[in-house]
Amino acid sequence: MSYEQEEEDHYGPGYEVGSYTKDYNDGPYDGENDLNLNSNPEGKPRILLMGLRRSGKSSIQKVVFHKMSPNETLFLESTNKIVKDEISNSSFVQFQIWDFPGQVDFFDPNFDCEMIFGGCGALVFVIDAQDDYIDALMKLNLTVTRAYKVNPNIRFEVFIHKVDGLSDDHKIEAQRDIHQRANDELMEEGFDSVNLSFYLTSIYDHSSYKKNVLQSFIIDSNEALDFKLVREPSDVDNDETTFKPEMSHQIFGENESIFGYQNLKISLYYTAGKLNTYLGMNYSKKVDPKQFEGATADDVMGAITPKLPPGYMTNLDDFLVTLNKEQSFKPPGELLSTYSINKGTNTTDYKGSAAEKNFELYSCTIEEPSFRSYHERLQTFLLWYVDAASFIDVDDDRWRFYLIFEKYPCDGSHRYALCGYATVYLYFAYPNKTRPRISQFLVLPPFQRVGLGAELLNTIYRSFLKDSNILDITVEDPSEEFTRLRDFVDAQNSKKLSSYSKEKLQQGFNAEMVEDAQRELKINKKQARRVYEILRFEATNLADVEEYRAYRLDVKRRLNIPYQKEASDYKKLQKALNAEELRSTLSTSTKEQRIENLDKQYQMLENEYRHTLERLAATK
Ligand SMILES: Nc1nc2c(ncn2[C@@H]2O[C@H](COP(=O)(O)OP(=O)(O)OP(=O)(O)O)[C@@H](O)[C@H]2O)c(=O)[nH]1
Repeated sequence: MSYEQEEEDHYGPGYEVGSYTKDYNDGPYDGENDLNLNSNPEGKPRILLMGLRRSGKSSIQKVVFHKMSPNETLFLESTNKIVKDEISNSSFVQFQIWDFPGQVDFFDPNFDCEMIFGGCGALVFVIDAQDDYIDALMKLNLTVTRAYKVNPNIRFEVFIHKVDGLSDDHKIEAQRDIHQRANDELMEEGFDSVNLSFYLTSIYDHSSYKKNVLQSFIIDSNEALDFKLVREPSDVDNDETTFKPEMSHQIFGENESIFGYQNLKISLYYTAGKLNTYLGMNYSKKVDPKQFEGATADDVMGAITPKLPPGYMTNLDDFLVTLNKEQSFKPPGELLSTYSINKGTNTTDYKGSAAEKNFELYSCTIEEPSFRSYHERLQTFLLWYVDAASFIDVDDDRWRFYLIFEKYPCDGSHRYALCGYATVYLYFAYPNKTRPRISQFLVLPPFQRVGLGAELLNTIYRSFLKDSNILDITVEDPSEEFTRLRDFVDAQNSKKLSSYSKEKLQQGFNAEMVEDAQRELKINKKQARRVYEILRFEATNLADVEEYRAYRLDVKRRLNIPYQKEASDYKKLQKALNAEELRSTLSTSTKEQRIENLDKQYQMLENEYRHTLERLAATK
């Protein structure tokens, strides 16, 4: 903490520029003299803290007398009534501080000037030096005028506060200016003998202040964002309907942080069915470039709006009006399947973990009337939930879209709320077949963990099963989460195939499995092998040392294939290069390293398989 001070009075007669040391207790209010001189006959000496809102009154008091760290004052609430604080550091130093709310009104009949100024020793008036201080000076003038009339003995101390953010030149200028103007105005009022003492003060020392305050303006962008799928106006004020993004680096950069605001909230709301969109933001404080060498706050709206299709709203009332159109919303395309949870239970709580919920799964192409613009709104979710997501070229007619909606009761009828969606691209498979590839797959957070992902994937599968033109189904860059889901669904389905019976699994992976999985379930060869490993693990008696070892070897043999390739490449290179060239071309691993790596890979896989089998067991 530092109190900066001016040593001399260069600002004309009648004013004393007091010195003010770091330790408040050595300052003007300490020492018997002051206390005796200003003592209040009704009790302890009283010091009043006055000034405009947010000038720093409570912070000064908390830091000086209550050991609050300066950074914590950033979160002080505005004072809205007089707060009286008893200070008793020793039997000598005892007084009261009355912290006044910034908006105190002397003309309010409840403001008892006689009582307040009457028994008061000193009045500290705080002026925020980083602010435009015209209003503060007017208030100072009014305060001094009122107080002096009641109590001509009162001492007036003016704290030109928050000087940490000012350059040295700026500080001197502020002090001179405030001094001069306060003097002139009081002279005009006819007060020529009031002594005002001026101090340059701050609760921060300059360098740590800057660092800490800059820090306080950096916000986690995932935390700042609030999503909602709004069904009714009350959802806006209901925290339970809020969900968060999983990532925001595609909008706010690798660090997923936003600079320049305190208590920033970004609201990205969609109506639950039609996905009409609202974008809003609010914050308690924005960084002032004058204080931070020109550093400006990030342009939050400018980062998000280019990603939103035209038509989004920035006025919440306008957005809520569009809820009226939700009743006419019908999901696009063809209804492929329905799905229910908690059937027969009729509790109706919002989150409704116990309530019956009904879902419908649809499929369509971009030709579906009005789906093009719907998809533009829909795909904005990808930015926050799918890594490296890119918006697709919907003009390519080989895209298929799958959507899940909750069909929920409303006003005696029902409405639809979006829960998730997937896109699938119909690739060619040589010579004349089609190989659909699942590209984007998303179940929104409020609808996760109720089986909708598995339902969506199964619906996609079923939509292709009967088509003999479809070779098998692949997945583009599957995330870990999607891999888990796919393993579960594929293993669950493959269990029903005779080629995956327990006996056959124990005999090893074979062509029949590949053919069956492809023909019956459109599972491709690589995935068929993975499913085999999962199901064989389930069928393996882990207590039987030999059986377990045979399983591990079988998996490790597959894992070793790339190493074998490396070894044969090495042999070829050995023939073509001399020893030196060979060393600089290849860093072949030793046998021990290879075994260690294989073991690690195996352990990771086994863990994944265990998770899949746990889920399978739980859904039996
Ligand atoms: N830069 C800077 N900021 C400060 C300093 N002292 C206080 N502040 C900040 O100023 C803001 C307002 O502080 P408060 O102490 O709540 O102000 P107040 O005058 O009590 O405000 P009201 O209760 O509304 O009358 C807070 O965010 C503080 O962190 C300072 O010396 N330097």
